[in-house]
Amino acid sequence: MENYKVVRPGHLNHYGHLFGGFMLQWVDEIGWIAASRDNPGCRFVTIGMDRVEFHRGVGEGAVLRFEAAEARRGTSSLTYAVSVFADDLETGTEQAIFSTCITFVRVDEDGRKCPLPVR
Ligand SMILES: CCCCCCCCCCCCCCCC(=O)SCCNC(=O)CCNC(=O)[C@H](O)C(C)(C)COP(=O)(O)OP(=O)(O)OC[C@H]1O[C@@H](n2cnc3c(N)ncnc32)[C@H](O)[C@@H]1OP(=O)(O)O
Repeated sequence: MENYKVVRPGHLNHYGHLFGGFMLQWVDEIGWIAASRDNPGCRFVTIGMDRVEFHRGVGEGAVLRFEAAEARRGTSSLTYAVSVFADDLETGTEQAIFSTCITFVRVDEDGRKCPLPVR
């Protein structure tokens, strides 16, 4: 699944770069949407995110493209690989800026883990 965000002034830290907390929120949301769309009727909660490293700052006005794809399917959990790219609208090129894997667990209405549907 693909999704886009524009980095707005309210997303910046006091150095003028994208605050990493927003990146993590977007990765969580987009991974969750991908998992929920791929598994209709399932209720997912986030259990963990893999290594988080910020190697490139992102400035105001950047257009971010998010790619989320299932990477692993367990008994009650599934993991999505999420990659983020910054588009340069002037040149039409993009640069990889962030990636991680995020795991969700299917839960029932009482919040207890339950098995994923068989595919
Ligand atoms: C929510 C709906 C909102 C709807 C409205 C719209 C909102 C639109 C915006 C959406 C935005 C995004 C939404 C995100 C969803 C939250 O943000 S949810 C909030 C944060 N998460 C939580 O509160 C979950 C709290 N955790 C728990 O309740 C319990 O840990 C759970 C999830 C029920 C799991 O129970 P448990 O007994 O701890 O289970 P356990 O056997 O240890 O592990 C279960 C599975 O997880 C795996 N696992 C355990 N630890 C890890 C780990 N560190 N890493 C990877 N896998 C792990 C295990 O291997 C196992 O996998 P399987 O072998 O079954 O496949």
